[in-house]
Amino acid sequence: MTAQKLDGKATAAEIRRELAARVAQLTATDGRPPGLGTVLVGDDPGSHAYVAGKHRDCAQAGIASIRRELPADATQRQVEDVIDELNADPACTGYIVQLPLPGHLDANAVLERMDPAKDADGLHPLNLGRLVLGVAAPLPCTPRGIVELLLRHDVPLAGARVCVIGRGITVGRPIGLLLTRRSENATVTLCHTGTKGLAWHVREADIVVAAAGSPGLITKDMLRPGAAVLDVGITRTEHGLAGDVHPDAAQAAGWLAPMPGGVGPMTRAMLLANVVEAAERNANTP
Ligand SMILES: Nc1nc2c(c(=O)[nH]1)N[C@@H](CN(C=O)c1ccc(C(=O)N[C@@H](CCC(=O)O)C(=O)O)cc1)CN2
Repeated sequence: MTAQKLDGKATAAEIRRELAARVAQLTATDGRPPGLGTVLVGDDPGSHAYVAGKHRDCAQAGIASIRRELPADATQRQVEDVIDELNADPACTGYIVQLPLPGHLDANAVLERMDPAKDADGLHPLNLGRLVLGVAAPLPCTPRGIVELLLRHDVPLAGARVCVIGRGITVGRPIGLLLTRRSENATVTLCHTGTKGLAWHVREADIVVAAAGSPGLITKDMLRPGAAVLDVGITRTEHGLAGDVHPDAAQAAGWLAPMPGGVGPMTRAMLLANVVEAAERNANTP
């Protein structure tokens, strides 16, 4: 079996085109385009690359970019001052704080200080709480991108057994909440470093979301033949980028979202979608 590709790059390009039409409409009505802000602290090369990619996407979709960068030794006060500034900036429709923040900073306090209405990442505690309650809210970008990628490729979700590996706040924890909504109706098992018998859990699954940050963790012998496999892990090694899914997994999988070119571009596209939706909400609020 050779897996069908879940092509995140092509799907994200299609979504950006759809969003660009809505941005043009908003820009005509509001007299200015929606704006995405990014807050980047420190010099992690990966974070710089992701933020640069987000602004490239904005340019393609007609969304204005607002960039704020702080040095690695920035204080909590300095970061929170930038948050206050973006909360007050009418040109900033939504913004994100690129994670992870340097270890001396309190990321939860930073996220909590954001205006939840401008939370383009869906990571503010109020918005995560709304997700738990099933109330409309901006959704975390990677989980939203994964669901969108599966739906646009007709991967069956209702009743599917999903094994998620990794319990981080950007992917592992929120994706269970999305996939178990009545509209998706999947059954989710969340595995992590403390899980006993990981291979057994993976083998049970129709869909595997690998977000552990452990290169080559998921191998073909662990998979149920025909499973959909989404590689979310990105590790920078001396030989380049490595995903969590071993290259041999394509022989057993029915669908594969590879890294690169699978979930990553969808994460970026969903960020734009969250900004456009926030701008549309604002336009409809007197
Ligand atoms: N505030 C946030 N921080 C982080 C998030 C997030 O959703 N919000 N997720 C990740 C990083 N991330 C977005 O910020 C992200 C990661 C990877 C990609 C991507 O396009 N990856 C490429 C491969 C990587 C490369 O070429 O360098 C791909 O998969 O094709 C986009 C966004 C952690 N932080």
